[in-house]
Amino acid sequence: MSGHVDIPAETPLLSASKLVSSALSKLQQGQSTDPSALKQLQLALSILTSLDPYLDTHSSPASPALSSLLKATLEEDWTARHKEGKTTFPMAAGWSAGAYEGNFVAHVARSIGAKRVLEVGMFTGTTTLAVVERLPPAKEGGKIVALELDAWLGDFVKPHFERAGCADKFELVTGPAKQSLDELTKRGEEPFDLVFIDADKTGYEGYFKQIMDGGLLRKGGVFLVDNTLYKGAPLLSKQSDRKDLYGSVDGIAEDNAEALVRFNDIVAKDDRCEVTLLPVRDGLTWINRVA
Ligand SMILES: C[S@@+](CC[C@H](N)C(=O)[O-])C[C@H]1O[C@@H](n2cnc3c(N)ncnc32)[C@H](O)[C@@H]1O
Repeated sequence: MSGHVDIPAETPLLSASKLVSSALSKLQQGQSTDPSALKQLQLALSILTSLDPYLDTHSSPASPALSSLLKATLEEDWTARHKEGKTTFPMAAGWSAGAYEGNFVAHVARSIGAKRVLEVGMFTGTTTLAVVERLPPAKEGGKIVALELDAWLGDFVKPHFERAGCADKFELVTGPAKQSLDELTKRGEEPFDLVFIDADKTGYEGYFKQIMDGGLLRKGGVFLVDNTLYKGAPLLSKQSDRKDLYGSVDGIAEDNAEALVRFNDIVAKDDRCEVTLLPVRDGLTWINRVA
């Protein structure tokens, strides 16, 4: 028997939602002065806001090289770089997946014994560095290829990879990822063991198809795809509710959100894949290519 069997998950988010739901029903019954409702909402808020910092502090810390790259990412003047034309988009340090997720992708790479990794959308290379530090030496086949639109980001990351002693395991291919993936296929690049997709969200569907059809991920290999719970939008099944979300929370791009709603539906139904959507940060989908 196959399909989805829902076993209720006991998670921090479930606790928070129970608290909010109980408090809300009291408030809706006109008991707005009930102090327990306020306390429940405060507890819910604490749980919701503590989750990500707690995950960070109870997971392995970043290596010295990764800490220094994260610091440089945080301290960079992204507004100035965009004005100078060095970056296509107005970027921010928050575009980095950060130490926790970078380390998670690296754990996966190590656990599956990956030697060859492809990253689509590098930014300041924090995940790239976390992964490359754990790959086998270049002479044993360890290699990460990162695709990135902006060549300037290559200059930004280079000294960090050199200092970490990993420059020989790293190749950057600049330009639009669609073209770069075509180039990799044309030059007969050996299939990768792990592919991390984290570039423009409206491109995900195309990148997934190109990688699968172009044979860039080996059979048995793993995709990790970032932002698949994009700010919570895919959790709202009605488009009218999602529109309310876009209107009420800053920083949610409707085209990105809708692209991820579609992407999640497509991969969940792809019978060449085994798919687990993990609530890691903004959602991380783990896809095993089985055919
Ligand atoms: C969210 S950031 C990547 C973060 C990075 N993977 C990490 O783990 O920290 C997305 C990156 O994708 C790049 N990007 C956007 N559109 C792209 C495209 N069409 N082709 C290649 N890269 C693109 C952006 O320039 C940006 O650096």
